[in-house]
Amino acid sequence: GEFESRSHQCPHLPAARLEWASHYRACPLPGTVTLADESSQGFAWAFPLKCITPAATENNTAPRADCLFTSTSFRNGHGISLIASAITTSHLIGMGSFDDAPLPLAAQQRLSLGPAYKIVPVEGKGMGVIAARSIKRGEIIMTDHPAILIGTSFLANSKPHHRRRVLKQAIRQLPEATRKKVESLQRGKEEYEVDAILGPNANTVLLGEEGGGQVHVGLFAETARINHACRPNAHSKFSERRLTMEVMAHRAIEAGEEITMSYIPITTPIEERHKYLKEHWGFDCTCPLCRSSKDAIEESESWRRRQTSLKSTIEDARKQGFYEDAITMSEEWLQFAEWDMIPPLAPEFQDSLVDLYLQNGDMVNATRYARMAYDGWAKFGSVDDEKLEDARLMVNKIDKINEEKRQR
Ligand SMILES: C[S@@+](CC[C@H](N)C(=O)[O-])C[C@H]1O[C@@H](n2cnc3c(N)ncnc32)[C@H](O)[C@@H]1O
Repeated sequence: GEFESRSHQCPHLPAARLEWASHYRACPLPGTVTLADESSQGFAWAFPLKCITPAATENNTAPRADCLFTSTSFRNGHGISLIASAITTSHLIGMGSFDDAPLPLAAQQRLSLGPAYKIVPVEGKGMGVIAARSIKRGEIIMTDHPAILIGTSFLANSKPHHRRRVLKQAIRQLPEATRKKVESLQRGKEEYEVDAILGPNANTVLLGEEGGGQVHVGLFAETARINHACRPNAHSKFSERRLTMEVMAHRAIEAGEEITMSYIPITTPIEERHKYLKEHWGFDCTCPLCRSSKDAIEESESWRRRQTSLKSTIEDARKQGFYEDAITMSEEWLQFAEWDMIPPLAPEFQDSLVDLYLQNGDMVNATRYARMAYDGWAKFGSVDDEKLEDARLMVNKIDKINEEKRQR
């Protein structure tokens, strides 16, 4: 149809360990810019580049060199070590990912309120993050930047001793404050220091090249202090454009409350959650939900099951052109909005409802949901504003259609 289907929007990826990287589809990222490799030479790196060319193998006939790029001035002296191909790196430079844009006004106002969180010991979980003051729903609690970003091709193709040597150097080249933060992170049981640091603390993020993102492992030293909960009060969003991880409250949080995120997609059933947390993270979950009553657990599980099945039936109905059915079910999905895990997910569904109503020629509801989606993105989509911009364009488009109708 005239309007591009929104049903394949990329989901937000919660913090995930490296093992899961292959489970995530690569999502095309907006604003892809391709530049010649030479552009990476125009950027002032703090150390001579160290490049590793993997040996050619059967399924790797045209090996690409991965290099270690360190900038010590990145984000006002936070610094970053990037282990990636020259193509990815020039892509990031071309997109302006390393540029320091002034803080948006809202962020400046937030800063004047004082720090929203503190990192403190939390019973049974090592360190954790607690609210230093009351936090509003939709507020950005934490803004963090990667200390290290590593392409998975480097992790897959380099020999273990090479890999460790380069990773060690990546840490060593960071500015002192950031390096100390990285070195003081909770250690996993891995034999070698770098592996033990990355193990329980790394996240996967997508960094785009033309045609889609590539999974990279990111170490965000502040975000890595946030513990997991099965019913979290916050979620993280990563911006490739700004190389920024933001943690946002999806409900109001009181001073002293622990700030938590889900390490697993929120609809994963409890047995799978526990198995995954145990096998891949090595802990038994002690989050409030897991310690609450059987009834409370069952209630949240039935919600998750319903979510999962609704989502796939909506998708089926849409594919087969049963827009009315897809609409009914999407409306039903939105009834979950009362549940406190939903607000950040709602705008995606509202976008999809706009599309469905348009397909069905129902302008009244298309208009209603387009406005809701815009408000939702304004509130919950703050790292990259493409979604907000798309929603704004959609509202304009719909207003125009409505205007034309009136004139006819
Ligand atoms: C990303 S780190 C979080 C910060 C960590 N607690 C620290 O001291 O730096 C992940 C580790 O925190 C602990 N952890 C996180 N969530 C937990 C939970 N719900 N129950 C028990 N331990 C948890 C586990 O040891 C896990 O490997």
